[in-house]
Parts: sequence; C-alpha cells; structure tokens
Amino acid sequence: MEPQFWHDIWTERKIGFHRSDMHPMLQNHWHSLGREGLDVLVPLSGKTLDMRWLASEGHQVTGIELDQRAVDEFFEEWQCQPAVDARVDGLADHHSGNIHLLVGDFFGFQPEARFEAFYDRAALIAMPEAMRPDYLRKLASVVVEGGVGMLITFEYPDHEMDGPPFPVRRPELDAQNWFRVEQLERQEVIGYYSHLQEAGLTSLVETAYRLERTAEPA
Ligand SMILES: C[S@@+](CC[C@H](N)C(=O)[O-])C[C@H]1O[C@@H](n2cnc3c(N)ncnc32)[C@H](O)[C@@H]1O
Repeated sequence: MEPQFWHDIWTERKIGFHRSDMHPMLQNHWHSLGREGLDVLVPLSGKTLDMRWLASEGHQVTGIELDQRAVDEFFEEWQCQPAVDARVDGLADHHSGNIHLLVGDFFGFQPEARFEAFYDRAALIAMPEAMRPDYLRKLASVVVEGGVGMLITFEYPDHEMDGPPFPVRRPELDAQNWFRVEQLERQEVIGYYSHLQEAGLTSLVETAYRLERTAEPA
C-alpha cells in the first residue's frame, strides 16, 4: 500500500484495527518467548496499547509508524509529552520513558543495533501478498539471528473482503526462509471485530505464532 493510503486511513479515522484493550494473545504468550528485559521492535505500530503493556513489563520499546497523528495520539492518550530527536535514517524519534516511536517508513529504518525481540500485530497482514516478502526480508535484516518475536495473523474467506487486513496462512509463512514458525494459539474471533463483520466477513481466525530468526537475509 502507498503511504498516502495509510495517511488517509488516519485522517478519515478508519482505524477499526486499533484495539481499546491489550491484545490477549500478547499477554497469554509473550513471557513464554523468554525475551525478558530485551528491547522490542514493533513495526507498523499504529498507536497500539500493546506497546504500553510491553513497556510496563520492563522492555524498551521501539515502534515504527508512518503517520504522525498516530504517534501524537499515542502520547496524548498516555498523557506524556515526548521529546523529539532527528535520526540519521531520517525517521523522527518521539520518546518518553522506555518507549520510542519513530515516525517514518519502516523500509527506511536503520537501527543502531539489531533487535532480539519483536512484536508484529497487524503489520504483516497490512501488506498485500506481493509486498510481504519485502516486509519479512526487512524485518529479518533488523533482527539478530536467534531473535524471537510474536506474529499475529488473520485468516478469512478470500472472496468475502478485499484487504487490508489481508489473510495470511501457514503455508505462506512456512515458505519463507528467514524465520522458524511455531503456532502458539488459534481462535475464531469474528465476534470481536464488528467492523470486519460489517464489511462482510462470516469467519475470522486469529493466530499467534512464535517466530525465530534463522537464516541471514538474502
Ligand atoms: C493495520 S495498522 C496496525 C497498527 C498496530 N500494529 C495495531 O495493532 O494497532 C498498520 C499501521 O502501519 C502503518 N504503516 C503502514 N505502512 C507503513 C510503513 N511502511 N512504515 C511504517 N508504518 C507503516 C499505518 O499507518 C498503520 O498505522
């Protein structure tokens, strides 16, 4: 998707993906990943409250988000005034406490050090199929070998809706070479996502996976 697509989503407040609670699958499984105390990367972060939860669990959190409004709203809702620093990769670092939200394009992100932990909820599935290998290659390039993260996906009948969110199924995940994939939890959740039900979905399966970075990115 072009950046303007996402800026329009935020301008027009079509942010049904934003949850007003912490994601239950994150809370159910994060500690089983064994990433205590490590810095966590949250690509395509929006203003998710999950970053506050991760920070409250003792992590330094780095979110990357294209849209300035999302980042401003995150700090307003957290009732924090962030400091803002320019970075050499051109992203703008908004930070308060142990949360850094970088405004800019994830594909242009050049971290000072690779991450040992990451959390992808509604990032991979925000990309059409043709973009997903590029996204996974970029993610792999900023995660150390052996780095571990959580991925949360949706699956639904293809004919019922045009994404985003796009359905991502296990065979696609198994076909890539950068991450070892292990399922953590799988639930039918259409009852929770009323905006997707209204968009025509009769079924929505949400799955949490553990991803472990294996091979070097190509
Ligand atoms: C579907 S939303 C998910 C947000 C968040 N992960 C959540 O769970 O609420 C995808 C977000 O990624 C942002 N985004 C899309 N493309 C991006 C890119 N290339 N770099 C950084 N952010 C991007 C959008 O502005 C949007 O806020």
